[in-house]
Amino acid sequence: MSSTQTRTRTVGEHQQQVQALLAGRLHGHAARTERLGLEQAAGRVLAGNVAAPRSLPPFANSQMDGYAVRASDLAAAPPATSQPAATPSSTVQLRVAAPIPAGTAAPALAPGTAAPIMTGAMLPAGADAVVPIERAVPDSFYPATEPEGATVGLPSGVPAGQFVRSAGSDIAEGTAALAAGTRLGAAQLGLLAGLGVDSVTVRARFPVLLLSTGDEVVEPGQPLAPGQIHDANTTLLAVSLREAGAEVAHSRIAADRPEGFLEQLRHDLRRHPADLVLTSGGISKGAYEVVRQALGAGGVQFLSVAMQPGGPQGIGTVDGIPFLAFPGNPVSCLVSFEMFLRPALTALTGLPVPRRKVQARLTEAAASPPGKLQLRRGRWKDGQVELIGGPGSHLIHALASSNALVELPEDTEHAAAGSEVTVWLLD
Ligand SMILES: Nc1nc2c(c(=O)[nH]1)N[C@H]1C(S)=C(S)[C@@H](COP(=O)(O)OP(=O)(O)OC[C@H]3O[C@@H](n4cnc5c(N)ncnc54)[C@H](O)[C@@H]3O)O[C@H]1N2
Ligand code: MOO
Repeated sequence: MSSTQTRTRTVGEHQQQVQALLAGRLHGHAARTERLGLEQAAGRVLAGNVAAPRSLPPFANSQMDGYAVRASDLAAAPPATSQPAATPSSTVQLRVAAPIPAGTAAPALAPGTAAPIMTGAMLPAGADAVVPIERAVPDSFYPATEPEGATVGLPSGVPAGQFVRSAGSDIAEGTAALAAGTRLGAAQLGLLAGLGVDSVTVRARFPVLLLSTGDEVVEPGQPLAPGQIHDANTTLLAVSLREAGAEVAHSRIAADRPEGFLEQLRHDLRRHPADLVLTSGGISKGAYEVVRQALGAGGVQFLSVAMQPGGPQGIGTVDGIPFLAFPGNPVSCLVSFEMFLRPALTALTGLPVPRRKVQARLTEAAASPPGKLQLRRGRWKDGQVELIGGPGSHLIHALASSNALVELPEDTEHAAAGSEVTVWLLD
């Protein structure tokens, strides 16, 4: 077969091909792990189950600023130490014990006494309930130099356990805190920190060799000669890959010369072993399609997917390593990542999280090429989506001004204003 022939595939077929290509390589990936500090582990996937090394809360403590009491002292008639005179029958007078600030271990609470206790402070032995300061008389704490024998009026009928956070009521020591495969966000990492854990074993990032191609493509920060442009794709794809639990083992801009392309690629792979090679550009019908010309006769197939942007695609292996070629236009790269790599990687590694898809109404009419799934860029708000920029796949500013991809299906050539479309939320 000539490498210039182009087969057409549906989006679904290509999605399956990409997932199958990566499956063999990334199944073993879950076994590779690394130990990281908690903040470094943000966004990563937990490698193994984590059991709670201690209970949370670790000790019974107060949920309120107030008085720690024995509920039984507030159950019945006022004890002998109270001052019966003008207090209502529902109030019990208790002698005030030494206050308990958070972070200290208090002595046991003597019967007939109430200890000022602060939120989070350890309940003294013997105490089993807390009365908030607002319900006490007086309703503010005595100064630290309280008079000997001071008393406080507290409501009777306080149930045992009131405003007490019992030991282990959040999680008990030895029980499952987080399961293997959990994506570690703020809450999960906060839990580990709260459990006293300071590092965690996560799945290793899988290495990717990333090549942008084109004689016109120049690194950002470098001056441009006439006809040259800055490389948007390396950054765009590196960021997408990082979110997917990958790391760019090496990236480089490759010239439009098929001679030596494969040799240089092999050299890169020897120095920077990778689980995936991802290229952008050089795969359509031009006279200088470096990737297609260099690899089309080997293990890489170049084809057309019924999608716009992102129609031209390459898929295969180089020396057994999965290889994907995305088209050069930046919007095509992003759409290709979202359509093919994101779902494949999510299925295989748990990262990145799938895009949320919602139904929304178009604020304007839109045309779409027949037989192709078109993904337009849009701004979604309150169930409506406004298209941003035209269908051109070079419109990276319009992409950056959008928060959604808008699906116009294969069988849609004209979508009327107000018609319902599927929208992928990018935020
Ligand atoms: N006769 C035809 N021409 C084209 C077809 C076609 O079917 N027949 N397909 C078009 C479509 S669709 C796309 S998409 C592009 C894909 O082309 P390539 O993958 O070969 O990419 P290049 O030609 O190398 O570049 C396309 C475009 O993107 C710019 N580019 C490339 N790399 C970068 C980068 N790293 N950062 C920013 N911009 C980049 C490049 O300068 C071109 O403007 O082909 C159409 N043509
Ligand atoms: O299909 Mo090309 O990938 O943008 O316009």
